[in-house]
Amino acid sequence: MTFTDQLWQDISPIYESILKHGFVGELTEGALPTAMFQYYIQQDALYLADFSRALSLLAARSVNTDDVLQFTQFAQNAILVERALHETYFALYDIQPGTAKMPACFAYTNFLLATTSLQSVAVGAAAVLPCFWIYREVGKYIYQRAVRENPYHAWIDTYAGEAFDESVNLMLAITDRLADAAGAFEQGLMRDAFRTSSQLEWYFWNDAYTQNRWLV
Ligand SMILES: Cc1ncc(CO)c(N)n1
Ligand SMILES: Cc1ncsc1CCO
Repeated sequence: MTFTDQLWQDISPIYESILKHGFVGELTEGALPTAMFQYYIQQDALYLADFSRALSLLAARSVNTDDVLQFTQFAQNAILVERALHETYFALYDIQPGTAKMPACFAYTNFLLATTSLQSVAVGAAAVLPCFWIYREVGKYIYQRAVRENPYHAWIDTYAGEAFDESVNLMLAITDRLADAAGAFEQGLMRDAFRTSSQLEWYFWNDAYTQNRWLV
């Protein structure tokens, strides 16, 4: 069993909760209320900007120049995906720029930036891995079940597509290589970081579904 197989096994209950979440189910059916997708895509624009910064931090801190190149490319892709997807939906749903981060987005982006700044590159890589891997699995899950004429097909196609699949495979290979070079203690930190980001993925969808706002 590879290290990343172990990571996935660790988060199996979290992943099942994500698949069962109303946001994912209604997105699949094309029945997700516009306001929920609007909230999601607006927060996701803020998320992807910081996610890209987290990947750039990993690039800057990597010893291996192949990894510098790869993290730089991921960082660039995150912005390009954000622009492509969000321009479509921003126009369609009249989304306003300049919105504040809501709790899950705030928690997730701060966790990613703190971890990629202050922990080892291996632990930082484990923290960003769920963003790749969970989205690929959820994307494929939705794609297989999605209704035709789904208003969210551009989103679904991005994450269920071949280009994204290839990025995820590259990120998995980097993570396994970094884990092989890490000791038991650092591997434990990698597992914790992977689990925390996976939990935050659930919260990110849940915030959109409940239209969560700061209470004070
Ligand atoms: C919250 C979140 N996680 C992961 C991805 C995949 O890039 C995304 N767009 N948004
Ligand atoms: C993980 C991820 N999400 C959107 S772009 C990106 C990097 C893929 O190259």
